[in-house]
Amino acid sequence: MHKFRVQTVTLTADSKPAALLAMQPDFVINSVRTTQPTALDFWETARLLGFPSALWRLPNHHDKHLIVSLDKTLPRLSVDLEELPAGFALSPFDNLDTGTDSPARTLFMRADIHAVFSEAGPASHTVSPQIGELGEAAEQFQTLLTDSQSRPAPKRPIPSRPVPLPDPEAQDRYMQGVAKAVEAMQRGELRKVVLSRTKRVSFTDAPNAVAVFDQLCATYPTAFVSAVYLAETNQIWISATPERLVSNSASGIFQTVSLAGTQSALEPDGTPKRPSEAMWSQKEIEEQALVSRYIIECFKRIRLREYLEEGPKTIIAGNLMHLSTCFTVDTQAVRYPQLGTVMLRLLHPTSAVCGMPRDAAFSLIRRSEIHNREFYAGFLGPVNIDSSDARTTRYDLEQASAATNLFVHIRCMKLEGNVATLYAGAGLTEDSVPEREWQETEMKCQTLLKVLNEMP
Ligand SMILES: C=C(O[C@H]1C=CC=C(C(=O)O)[C@@H]1O)C(=O)O
Repeated sequence: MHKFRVQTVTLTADSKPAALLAMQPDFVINSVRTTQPTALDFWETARLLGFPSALWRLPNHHDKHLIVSLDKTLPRLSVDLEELPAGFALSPFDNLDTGTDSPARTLFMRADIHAVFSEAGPASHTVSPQIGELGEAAEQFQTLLTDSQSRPAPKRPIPSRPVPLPDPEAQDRYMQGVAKAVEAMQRGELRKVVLSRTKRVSFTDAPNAVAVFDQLCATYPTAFVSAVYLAETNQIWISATPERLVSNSASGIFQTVSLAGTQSALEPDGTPKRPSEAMWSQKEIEEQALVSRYIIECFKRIRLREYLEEGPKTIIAGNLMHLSTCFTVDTQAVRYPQLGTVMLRLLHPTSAVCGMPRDAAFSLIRRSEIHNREFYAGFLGPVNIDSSDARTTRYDLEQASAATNLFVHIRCMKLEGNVATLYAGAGLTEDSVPEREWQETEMKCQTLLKVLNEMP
């Protein structure tokens, strides 16, 4: 049996983050329970009751976090990291949030219930005494969760392998869109645009989202892996993204990353390549430099000069390699505590998912893509949640106690019943070759498809 820590705390809507982060469990039971609730128990209980929930694992971490909101309808708001309580944010791509007169579009899931699943440390279960204060909904949840532990595990049919739903025109359609975008760039209308496409697959039965999440965690230890259940639309969004958008550590360290340029991380015979062996073309170097330039322009707009720029270097993201540059700011040293909130509004959507200039790219995407991106190429992640992890690597010590960790929502899929829609885009410049860009989106779809195909 796995030993794991399950920590359940309840939060009230009007509590302030600092107070919440300091909140200590009131009692700890250090005895091993034979029927510890699992992440699946929490997840299924939330789904049965129609409560939105989010399950995630940070890059290079081991702990898995799950929160449940007892609000069935999630509020849409403009992210203000200084004001929000602990929770999970999920933004659509179409969210040019200026924090003033633009409509608030980011869904916010308050962490009414928060469980941490860890394979390290003693088995323990902590419950805040305020669980009763959230009223009937919390009690209902507790009762059903307790019941689920005494019931035998539900017998689920083994889901089939994903079968692609035919879309014979998909490749031509995508390549024509790329060719038109290249013409627009050659005419000087814009410098870069990211065009995306979808790929739909079906299963004989709806896959178990928690099992897929676990498998993604095991396969991609350096990715941010998540599964989000949206009760209102009955959608589950699952992703394993390599791209950090904004992180704000408890000690005031801000980080963002520019990511672009793609090539396979595997040799044709399937053996892994070493990052030092990666050869990047002029087109890819320029494509990634444009994302870095976009970030630097955001810093310039707020007259921030004291940032550390590291890169570009080659990073491995599952089956792929990218070029990555990391930007770090000590917000205490520059006396800019609200930098995370300000930069989030300036950065999204970055030119890793939209293009340059941003507005021209945004409108080309609108005209060219036939699907709605919804939450693909938006951002998501925990807000004001302590994610310390007993087995965090030294490299990640800075992020270990990070309070907010938002990622660009790529390498993702939307699950509706037994159909999954995968999303993938490719950054185009005037040197793009349509066939190659199509192949790149195919490789990006493989990040999730490979795992779905190999589910035990
Ligand atoms: C837009 C996606 O990836 C972005 C991130 C890294 C590399 C990219 C590229 O090489 O085009 C994209 O900008 C996606 O995976 O859907």
